Amino acid sequence: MKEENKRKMDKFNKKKLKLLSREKCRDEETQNLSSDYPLNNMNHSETEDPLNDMNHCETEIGATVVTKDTLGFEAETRRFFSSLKGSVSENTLKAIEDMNFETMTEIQAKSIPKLLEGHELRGTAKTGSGKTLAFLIPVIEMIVRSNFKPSNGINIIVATPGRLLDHLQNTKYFVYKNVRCLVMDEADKILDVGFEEELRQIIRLLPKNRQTMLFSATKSDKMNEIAKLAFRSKFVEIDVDCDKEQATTDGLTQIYAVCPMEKRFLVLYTFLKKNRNKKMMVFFSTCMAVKFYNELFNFVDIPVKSLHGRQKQTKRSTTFFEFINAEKGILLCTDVAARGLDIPDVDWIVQYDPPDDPKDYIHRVGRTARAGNKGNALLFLSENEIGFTLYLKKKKVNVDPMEINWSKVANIQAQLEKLVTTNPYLMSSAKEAFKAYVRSYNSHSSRDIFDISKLDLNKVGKCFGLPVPPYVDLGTISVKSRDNRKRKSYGPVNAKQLKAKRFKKGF
Ligand SMILES: Nc1ncnc2c1ncn2[C@@H]1O[C@H](COP(=O)(O)OP(=O)(O)OP(=O)(O)O)[C@@H](O)[C@H]1O
Repeated sequence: MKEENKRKMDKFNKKKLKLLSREKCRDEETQNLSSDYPLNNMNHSETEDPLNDMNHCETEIGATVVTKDTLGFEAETRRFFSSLKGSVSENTLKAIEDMNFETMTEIQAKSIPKLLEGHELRGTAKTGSGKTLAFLIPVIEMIVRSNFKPSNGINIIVATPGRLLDHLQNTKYFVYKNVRCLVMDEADKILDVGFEEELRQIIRLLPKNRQTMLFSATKSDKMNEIAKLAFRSKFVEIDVDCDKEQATTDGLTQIYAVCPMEKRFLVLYTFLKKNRNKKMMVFFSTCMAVKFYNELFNFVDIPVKSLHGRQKQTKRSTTFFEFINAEKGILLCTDVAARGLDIPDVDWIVQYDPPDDPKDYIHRVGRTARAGNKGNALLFLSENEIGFTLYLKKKKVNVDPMEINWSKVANIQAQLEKLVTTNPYLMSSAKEAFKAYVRSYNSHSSRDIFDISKLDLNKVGKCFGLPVPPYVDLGTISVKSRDNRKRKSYGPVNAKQLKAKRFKKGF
């Protein structure tokens, strides 16, 4: 047991050292992929030390801009948690010490002192940069300072906007007149998925003399509106990444592979087989695809786990904690796992289905290379979809092309089709997954790139082992899905025009 603890501690200290020195070298293994690897020619780029620059960007909405001077301390001297001595309780410092954290990350160093002083604050920092502690330490301190006792009732509530509003409006004895602090984490996502009205009502209902904190890794325009509503007249704006060249973390190596639609599964199969000793997350666009590929891979003896929104919460939690504790393994998932999950030591993020937009891409790849560690991300694109890399570039995400070594790709299409067509259970699952994929494609945000009229359904069917793809009625479904999801149009064709066009075409 002692040995195990020592090993864990050594591993942790090594990580911490990396975090402190921000070493820039890339993992040899990922740079020089072995010759029998199905993907090769990986490039990488170096970026500057994110901790050197203590200046901040101009804010668009009248916030106080924090600079090195207004923070009132030198970066190097105030970055140690021990510098919080006197302003946070001994117990909190002890808990931080117990976690073996010595140095604050940049967002922590810039946010915690301001929040402890009672300022309202909007903080933006990359995925895995320690935003949780940036707001949690001040929140805990607020509770400590108010001499809160367990007998006083509940002190922290973690909730989605819908559930919180429901309680605020309908739950008897849900006393909220003493609420002192409102934290909105993943604020942009809350707005993206259509919780704007709920958020407005929550903000209106809660006492005005509260402290508000808004945190996220990516921003959206709507956040400015919510900020105006949520904050008192002045708030502190901290955006530690606004002047960085890359929106993703330094330790991340990102590649994309252009792959014909009908060959995507074969490449994925080969990739997972070669990397079965790594810890990987593979993202799909639909729950049904995760379900099908989970059944398929486990059937062909490539053990995988699955996580998606149609599972019961208990199943999701069990899988999540199993994957957290695993040293290696493959997790197939939807975007339910794209944000906020802190899973240690993930080596690869594979995006088999491209994300809905660059922001989702950033959050997905943010599940690796966290807290100063390194990681890799692979994005699958078909030839029609290469334009997505330009959208990524616009959002400061640079992905390098990767050539597929076709001689290494397992040619198992015939076996796949035989397996699916002779197994009724897999067949039914494949059909559902196929239909869900096509519907999801039809409702993609970046529809000028992910254009369903260019999708060859026979080729899509191949990825699901279906020699003959089933019929998919997109007419009514596309309307429904458009109502349910936020739609954006990046290109020259706007959503309304496209909708009209699709209806004429009978989709
Ligand atoms: N000061 C620190 N030193 C070392 N590790 C830290 C420090 N602060 C946080 N961490 C660790 O870094 C990891 C990422 O932190 P956290 O989950 O808060 O990131 P985040 O910015 O909220 O990411 P995301 O935007 O993806 O949700 C966690 O494992 C956390 O324990």
